[in-house]
Amino acid sequence: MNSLPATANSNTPVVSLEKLKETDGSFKGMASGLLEDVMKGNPYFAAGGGLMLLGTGLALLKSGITRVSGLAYRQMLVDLEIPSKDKSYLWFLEWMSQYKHRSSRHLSVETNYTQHNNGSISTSFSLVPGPGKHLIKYEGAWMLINRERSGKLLDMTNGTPFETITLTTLYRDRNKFPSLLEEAKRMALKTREGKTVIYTSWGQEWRPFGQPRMKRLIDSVVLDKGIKESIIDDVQDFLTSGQWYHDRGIPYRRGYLLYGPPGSGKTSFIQSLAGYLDYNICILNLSETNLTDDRLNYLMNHIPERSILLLEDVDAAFNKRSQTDEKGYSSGVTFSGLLNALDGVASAEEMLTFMTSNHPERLDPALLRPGRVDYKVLIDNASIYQIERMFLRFYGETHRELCDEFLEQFKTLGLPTVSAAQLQGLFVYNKRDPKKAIEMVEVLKQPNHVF
Ligand SMILES: Nc1ncnc2c1ncn2[C@@H]1O[C@H](COP(=O)(O)OP(=O)(O)OP(=O)(O)O)[C@@H](O)[C@H]1O
Repeated sequence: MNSLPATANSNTPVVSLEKLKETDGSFKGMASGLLEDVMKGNPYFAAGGGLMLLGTGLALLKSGITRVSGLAYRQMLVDLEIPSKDKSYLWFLEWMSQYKHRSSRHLSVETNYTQHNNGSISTSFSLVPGPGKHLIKYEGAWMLINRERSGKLLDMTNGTPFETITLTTLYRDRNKFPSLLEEAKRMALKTREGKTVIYTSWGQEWRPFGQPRMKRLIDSVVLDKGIKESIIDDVQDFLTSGQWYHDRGIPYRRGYLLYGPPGSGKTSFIQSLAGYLDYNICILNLSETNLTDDRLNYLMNHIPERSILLLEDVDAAFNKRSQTDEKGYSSGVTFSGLLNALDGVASAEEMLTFMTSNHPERLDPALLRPGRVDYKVLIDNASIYQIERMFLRFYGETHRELCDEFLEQFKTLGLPTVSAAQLQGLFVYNKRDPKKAIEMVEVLKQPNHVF
């Protein structure tokens, strides 16, 4: 009997030539003959072959399970992705932090300052779901929440990592998603009810600056006779004339310029007007170093709904520029960039822009043309009418006699004009003692007096 070379060791399967000859000569025949021989003739090889078959079987089973579970996942489960750029993202996190039926092992803290109705501020900590997986039961449906942070991808506009929240639930419960998002939105808006949200630009988007603030009462700002009323009338007329603008093809926007000395109440009035109209305020600082024309244009075209755009000290942003022109100025917005942004707002909604300035004479006439500034008004130092109204607001209508005395003193001292902010300083310092305020009236001679 021929045997294979002796190089084969005891573990090497030995196959007889006779066996090979018995086959039909084809490769398939030879291979099956070989296999038969191996299985019968060599116990080690037989065991190895068995394991190999078992491994292959298991691998097939595993891929089968993966495919079936993938199919089942697609058929039975449904995902909802909320990217961090979407408005619902913060609403959802806020909602989750309050939601009781949840199981979270990864939490992140969010510290908030809340202003109460009496004006006091308290700190509260919300434990929002951190990155990772969380399980909740919402209206009888189980949902897996996965908050993922992309370690590598950064949102270039604000330097924060991109995040997504994925909600997974059974296909049959998919209709729970809209009601959950609606609930989250309602909850977020409720915390803002009766408050004014101040938005500032954050990269390329608007973000609430701190917690919503208590509305400033319109009566708390005392302007000269009739000024407040005429601005309010104009704004209200504008807000109810959408169709009129639309029919005539005129962009539905209106620009206001409040100018005058510092501390006369320009910003305070705009804040109180926002509260009165139940609007929010978007403050844009044109001197901000990394604000470019493109970003300005984008921001102005993406103002949150029901918001007033406030551009403060418009003269300062561009005057600084001409002084340092050759050396390169710090702000990235050009004057023509501002004009283009003001003209180019293509919002279907109304656009209310308020600008303030201490030096209107420095403003380029191009900015003041109708369409950019439609309503200009001087908010000056306090008139006698304002001094009287402020005194009575601070000390009450019952102190009319003391009010007359205060005005008398003010006139006989030949005081220069004073800002409402200075008057407020004097009255706050003597908040419970109007007589003391009369005694101290002389301090108003010094505009920068520190109480
Ligand atoms: N007309 C006013 N009525 C009531 N309070 C006022 C008035 N003007 C100023 N104040 C008070 O003075 C402070 C400063 O006012 P505000 O910032 O509104 O002035 P401003 O005209 O915008 O000043 P600036 O031009 O320097 O920005 C606020 O605390 C505000 O309450």
